[in-house]
Amino acid sequence: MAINYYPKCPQPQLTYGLPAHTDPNALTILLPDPDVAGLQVLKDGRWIAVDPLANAFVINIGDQLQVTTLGLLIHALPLALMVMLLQALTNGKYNSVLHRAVVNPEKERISVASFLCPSNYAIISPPERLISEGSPAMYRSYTYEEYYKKFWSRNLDDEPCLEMFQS
Ligand SMILES: O=C(O)CCC(=O)C(=O)O
Ligand SMILES: [Fe+2]
Repeated sequence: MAINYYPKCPQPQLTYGLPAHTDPNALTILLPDPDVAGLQVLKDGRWIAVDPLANAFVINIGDQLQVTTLGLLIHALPLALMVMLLQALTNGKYNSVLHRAVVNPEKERISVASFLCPSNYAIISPPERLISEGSPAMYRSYTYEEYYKKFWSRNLDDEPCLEMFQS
């Protein structure tokens, strides 16, 4: 879990609270600040503001769901959520979302992010059922530990880390 605190910034055009990135984990459950907007997602080449909605979470697909199924992920998930997502075979069919946080000249902002992660030793690979001649595996197999180390060995806004795991 991360608690993100973004102080107010007199010149918000000069910086980001968090630069553009995808989350390295499987799924992120984000509790946005109810009073101050700041999250933006990239859609069709344009940054779109995600305005906070009262009593609502924002759910982000992370890099691991772009590759595989949650069936391979060991961490405890509520059963209903797990069953729902077991069907989310992906091999690139779902994309992890590129997002960033901007700062505000008048108001500070807080967000709380819960990261659902595979265990370090979980082997992540595209599900065989989705691999065929016409649809080859887009990613090689790796452990989450390998991925996570690689992710944090680079700058957050470098090219997507998943590109380094393409097969
Ligand atoms: O503060 C936000 O809205 C985004 C936080 C975020 O992207 C993260 O913690 O990975
Ligand atoms: Fe994020």
